[in-house]
Amino acid sequence: MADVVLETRNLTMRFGGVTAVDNVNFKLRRGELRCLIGPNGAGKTTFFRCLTGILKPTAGEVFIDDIETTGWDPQYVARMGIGIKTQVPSVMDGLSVRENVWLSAYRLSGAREADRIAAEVIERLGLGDIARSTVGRLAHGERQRVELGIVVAARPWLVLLDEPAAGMTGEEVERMVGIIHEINRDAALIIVEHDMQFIRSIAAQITVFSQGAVLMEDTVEAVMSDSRVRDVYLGKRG
Ligand SMILES: Nc1ncnc2c1ncn2[C@@H]1O[C@H](COP(=O)(O)OP(=O)(O)OP(=O)(O)O)[C@@H](O)[C@H]1O
Repeated sequence: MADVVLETRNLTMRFGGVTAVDNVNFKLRRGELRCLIGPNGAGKTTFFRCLTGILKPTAGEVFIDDIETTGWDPQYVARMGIGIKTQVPSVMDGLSVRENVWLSAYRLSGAREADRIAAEVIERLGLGDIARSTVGRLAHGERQRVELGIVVAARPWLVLLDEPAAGMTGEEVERMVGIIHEINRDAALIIVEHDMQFIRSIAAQITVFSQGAVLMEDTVEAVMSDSRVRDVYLGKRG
């Protein structure tokens, strides 16, 4: 596998007169954990959607593991071994937590392996207490954890998450941080996130978006103390 596992070259996405993503050159290395942050409308979700194939970029290219995937449908991107969690729930509410995780493992690995993988994922992600619960009856934070269980059960080497901590309580966010680090043992991650408590706790490398472009890339400490970043969040730019 290549050292750079995901790259964009001059990636651009326009909606009519709005340039949501503006000529972005981005690289993610093997095993990396990267958060994408930026104020509302900075282009994070549009960028994420171009990576996953949900949107076809207006210009530029996406490479995953050195293969050009620009414009591929999301199911073909996923089949490269990429776990994708969007803001749209993908859980089946009428099934139990275990059944949801099992089905994800089954699709890729077959029935015999699915039992073992589901048990392992439930253990790793701390879902044991709720394994038999019907997903539709769970609290929001628990459902988010189940969504990650579904992603992990497909054994991805690269995971793309759009706002995994959205709407969570402080305790749920802390739990999610542990899960992210657990996933990062086997996979590189890109996480679009707003929650600063979550971002600080993860202590990942950060890419800051502003007006569709990359404003800076650095550690969480450097980003949080940078005056340009403070300015875009306070609306002086971006
Ligand atoms: N489908 C669309 N059609 C038209 N304009 C869009 C569409 N999606 C996004 N935009 C515009 O593109 C720009 C970037 O939006 P985007 O949602 O990517 O930003 P964001 O950084 O993810 O913001 P937020 O943090 O609020 O989710 C905004 O001006 C937005 O209005």
